[in-house]
Parts: sequence; structure tokens; C-alpha cells
Amino acid sequence: MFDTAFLDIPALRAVSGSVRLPGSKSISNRVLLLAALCGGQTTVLDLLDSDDTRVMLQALRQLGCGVTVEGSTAIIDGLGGRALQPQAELFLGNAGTAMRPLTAALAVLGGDYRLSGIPRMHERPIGDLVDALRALGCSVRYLGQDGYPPLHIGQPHLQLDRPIPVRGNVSSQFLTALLMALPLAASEQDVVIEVVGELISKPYIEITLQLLARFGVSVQRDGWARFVIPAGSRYHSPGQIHVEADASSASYFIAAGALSASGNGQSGLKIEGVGEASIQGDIRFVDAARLMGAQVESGPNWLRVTRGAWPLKAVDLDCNHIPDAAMTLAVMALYADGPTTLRNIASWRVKETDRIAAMATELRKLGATVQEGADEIRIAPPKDARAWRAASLHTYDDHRMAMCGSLAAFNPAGLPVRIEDPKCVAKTFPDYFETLFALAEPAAPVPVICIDGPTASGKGTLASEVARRLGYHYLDSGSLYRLTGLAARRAGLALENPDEARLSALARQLPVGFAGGHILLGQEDVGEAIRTEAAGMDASRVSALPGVRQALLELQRSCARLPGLVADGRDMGTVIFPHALLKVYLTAGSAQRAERRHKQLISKGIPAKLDGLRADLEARDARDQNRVASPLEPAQDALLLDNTHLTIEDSVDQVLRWWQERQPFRPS
Ligand SMILES: Nc1ncnc2c1ncn2[C@@H]1O[C@H](COP(=O)(O)OP(=O)(O)OP(=O)(O)O)[C@@H](O)[C@H]1O
Ligand SMILES: Nc1ccn([C@@H]2O[C@H](COP(=O)(O)O)[C@@H](O)[C@H]2O)c(=O)n1
Repeated sequence: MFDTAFLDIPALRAVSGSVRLPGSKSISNRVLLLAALCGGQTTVLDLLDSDDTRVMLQALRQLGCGVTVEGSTAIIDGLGGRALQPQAELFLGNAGTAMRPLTAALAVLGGDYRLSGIPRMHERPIGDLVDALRALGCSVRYLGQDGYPPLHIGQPHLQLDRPIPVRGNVSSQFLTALLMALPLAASEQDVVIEVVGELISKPYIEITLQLLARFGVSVQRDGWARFVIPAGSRYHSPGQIHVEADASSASYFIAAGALSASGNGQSGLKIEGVGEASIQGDIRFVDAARLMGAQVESGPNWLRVTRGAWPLKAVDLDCNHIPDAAMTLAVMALYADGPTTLRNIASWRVKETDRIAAMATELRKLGATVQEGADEIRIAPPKDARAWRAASLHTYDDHRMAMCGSLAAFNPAGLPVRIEDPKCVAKTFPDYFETLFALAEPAAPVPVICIDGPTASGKGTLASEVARRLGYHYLDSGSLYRLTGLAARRAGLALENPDEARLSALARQLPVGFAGGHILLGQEDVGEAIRTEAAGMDASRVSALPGVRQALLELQRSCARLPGLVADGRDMGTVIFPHALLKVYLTAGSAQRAERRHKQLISKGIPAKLDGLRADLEARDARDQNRVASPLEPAQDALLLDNTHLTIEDSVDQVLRWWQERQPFRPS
């Protein structure tokens, strides 16, 4: 997950290959609650790991439920229709799929519970559900503003002899919540729910009914207005249940496939884990994408998408049945041949943020002309490539705003797009951006920042921190020469009078691996072994050989991967990445550098003497500067940074300032 303040996505040309998506949030949280409410053990396979499911799992633990999670499998020991903990304070973040059904289930079971969430959750209405629960005889009290969480739940006096009315036109989750809670009270008589007004998002109710059936409860329904839970209904664990991949998450990849330039022998993008026969309503996004021109094939549990019509075709659609995935259509509209109107989407206004207002604001930043209605949005795309803008997109702590925003990177103007607070995708798809980058082909070379300079000037410290702040990859090119030197010593090769051909062959086949901060030579973690001054000196010796440098060239260039790279070394800006967007030549006085290196080694428990260190680093610098192959020198277009009197933070800020000055984003 990108835990950075923002993430700059370079312009993208295409996606290809195949992707397996994480489990559906809607199914995951419903299944977890149903597994908790029934007796016995349920094994949930392919469970989504996200903020919202973690919130649900934690709440179930607090209620006394047995919860074991290993990878994407959860084993739930159900409560058997009663809460083992009659009292609890449940913090439910911003997870509507936890707040609504838990409110209903706990209100029916009764106890002493407080349910709260983040501030936005306290702005999301729940009054229609509370009214229905009160009509049923439940004790639910508002602890803040009427109509909104936080809530207190007490002991109920259930009255099941008359139909329970619930409004269906704000959120279908209220009806879902009642449908999942009321089988707990239907042992002796039928329980009837009547929907007041038009029911929105019906496909989500389909999911609920199908999952109830998997847990042994068959709800009878009369159209979408009246639902009967028959007397004697009781939850039974299915033993094992599999969560489909998330159809709403699939929408971003379906869209990316439709936006992908063809060519290069690509045969589209295959999405695994969900097919057109999915029980999730958002799978109908496929129909809408086809209307806009996407070519989508489907099998039992997969989809394959390629670009069809181009530009996409503008549409005028009622999106009530796909409220979440419809947001993806709003971004696809930027690539259409005219204005697109998405109707009947009032529920967008009460989601993680007011999504109609948010979408309108952000699409305008990209150059679109957008009109907002109470329950609709009309998007006219930028009139040509020149009308596109490089925008910094605000994401409103809304995962779907962030994922939708990424699709603007396919713009024809070749502009990058900035996603603010990218970690908000953790709600449903923590690795969304990593997944996209693994499939995507950039429209231009990936952005690279080079930091070169003499020994112990602080290149590694600076480069790795800049990379962390930008969410970029980091290349410590010196480690490759250090690894070559170490491998050579171990192979018994002389470094004083080296055999260039043998050393080059060794470097070409170096079994190097970088994993989770570890540096591997074969299977061995040699992170410590290559850090000694002797290893630095060996590195300097092998690095003077042109054959060795040539052998390591492609490996270094292959590190330039999306979303970007910060590389440190001696020839990053001069030889390896001559077209890098920013080159920094970092220096510091040799006394200062020797002192820093001394401190560094001592803090790691490696004995060192200051005088010897200074002499060694000066000797190493001299060899690096005077060798014939790629000598250490500033690139002509490098910016000089002398950090003798700067803190690490000062240097990082300076480089980030230089980087920002090169970005096209206007302040948001
Ligand atoms: N601006 C700075 N002020 C004070 N200390 C610094 C500064 N920059 C780096 N250091 C410290 O100096 C030491 C050496 O830094 P670092 O290892 O990043 O240098 P390097 O240039 O990558 O070295 P090498 O060339 O050997 O790879 C580290 O302990 C680091 O914390
Ligand atoms: N791009 C590079 C990087 C390093 N070297 C040589 O390797 C030695 C060790 O590098 P560190 O940055 O890890 O200290 C260094 O002294 C150089 O001789 C190089 O040539 N090119």
C-alpha cells in the first residue's frame, strides 16, 4: 500500500496480462456476520483483507466470536444466535457494511452496546434503519445527532405481529441489515418487512438473499416491496464458503482494458476471480462498459477486456443498479465522443463522501465540463488532448475516488495524474496501485531521480527517503558493485590484478535478490557483509572494469518501474539514466563524511578509526573519479547539493522542492 501524502501516476498507455482481484467487500462482510450469527464453524475462503473487513472481524471478536485469520482464509466460530458479550464498545471506522447490519443484529439480540465510527461515519444517515428497529420494539438511542451514529443499543421488547416498515430509497443497506438480523427472531412466527418507497440498489439485496440462502434462510419476497422470513427460520453454517472477487474493484480494470491502446501483440487484460455469472450487482458494469465501447468476453470465473470503440461512446444511463461501479463510468466519460449523463445516483451523496460533488470537482480539474444534479451528473470530456490538465486529485478519504482518479492517467495528452492520500484505497483494495502498476505500460519512460556523489556524502540516506516520500522504487547501485566484489572474493578471484573477463561473467550472472529490505546473494542475506569498508574498497576495484559496468547496466535500467525510481551511485545521471528528469550531485567535505561514516559504523558495532576512514574514502573517491569507465563526475545538467552543513531533512526537502518544480500539477 502507498502510505505517502500523494502518488504521482505517470501517463499510461495500456494494461495487459492477467490479474486476480481481492474478494468482494459486500460479500466478505455479509458472510462474516452470517457466520458469526449461526452456530458452529464456518471457513471463509478468499476473504477480502481491507479496512472494512478488519473492522468487522474486530467487532465480532469483541462480541465473543471465535475468529482466526490466516492469509485470505478466516475461520469463524459462530455465536449460535446470541452475543456472548452482552456489553461492548464497537468502533466501526467508515464501514457502512459493518455499521448497518451490526446495528440491526445487536438491536434484535439486545444488550448494552455503543457503535461509533470516524467523523464521516457520523454524517452518514442511519435514521431509516433506526426507525424500522424502533417499530420492531428495539431500543436504539442516538448518542450524537438524531438520525446518525454514534448509537446506543439496549434491550428490545420485540413486536413481530405486524409488518416492519423500512424506507428503501436512501440506502439498500438498511433492508439488508433487517434481512440479516430478523432470522434471529423468526423462530415462532413469520416476520414481515415492508419497503416504503422505491427500493434503490436492488442487486445488493439479491446478494443478501443469496447469501442468506447459503446460510439456510430462504426469504420469500413479493417483488421488491414485501419480504417474509418464514417462522422456524434458523441460520445453519454452510461449513465452507468462498468469496468472489470484487466486481466493483473489477470495474477499474475493465475500464483500463477499454482505455488501453492496442498493439504490441497485446491480447487485452484478463481479470480472474469474477465472471458475468457473479452474484454481485456491480458485475452489470460490464454491460455499461460495453455500451461505451469496451470489448468484454467472459467465462465462468473470468473476464477479458480489450479496447473496442475509440473514442469511447458517450452514454445516458440510469445507474441505480450499479451505484459504486457507476463512478468508474464517470471517468470513462472523459474519453467519450460527447457528454455522458449518469442518472438516478442520489445514493452517491451519502457514501464515503458526497460523491456527486466530489466527482464533479475533480473531473473539472482534469479539463472536463461537469454539471451536477440532485441525483445525476453530466460529464463533457476535454474537447481535445490540449484541453487536458495535469491535476492533483483530492480523494476525500474515499477509496473509489482514488481508484477512479488513476484512470485519468490514460489521457491522450501524456500527462501524469496526482492522487492525494492514496492509502484511502485500503478500505477495499489496499494493493490497488501496485496491482495497476504491475499490469500497466507507461506512455513515456518512467520518471527517474538520480543522486550521485562521492563516498559517504549521504546519497543512500537521501535517495531512500526521497523514494519513500514519493512512493518510488529505490536503487542502491553501489550494492551491485559491492555484491560483485564479495562474490569475486568468495570465488577466489583476485581483485588487485583482476581478470576482467571472468569478473564480468560473474557480474552478468550475479544471483542477486532484493526482498523486504534484505540484500541476497543466492539465498544468503549479505546486507551486513557488503557494508564494511573493505567491501566498499573491493567494490571500487571491480567497478573500475568496463566489462563489469557493462554487465550490470541492464539490471540497473530494469529498476526503472512504475511509478518511478530514485537511484543513487556514481554514474546514475551520466550513464545509466542520462534522460532522468532530476539529477542531483551530492557532496560534503571529506572530514564531515569521514565523521558520519565513523558514527555509522560504530553504531552498527563495526570497529573503525576516523583517520583510517578518511584516508580510505579519499582513496576510493580518487579511484572512482580517475577511472576511465564512467568516472565519478557531475552530469552536465546535475544540480549541486553540498550538505556539509545541512541536516538529512534539509537535504530531503531541497530535493523534493526541485522535484516539485519539475511537475506540471497546479495546486488543488
Ligand atoms: N545531511 C546529513 N547530515 C548528517 N548526517 C548525514 C547526512 N546525510 C547522511 N548522513 C549520515 O551519513 C552516513 C552516510 O550516509 P550514506 O550511507 O547515506 O552515504 P552514501 O553516500 O550512500 O555512502 P556510500 O557512498 O558509501 O554508499 C549515514 O549514517 C547518514 O545517516
Ligand atoms: N553507480 C555506482 C555505484 C557504485 N560504484 C562503485 O561501488 C563502490 C561502492 O559504492 P557505495 O555507493 O555502496 O559506497 C563505489 O566506491 C564505487 O567505486 C560505482 O562505480 N558506480
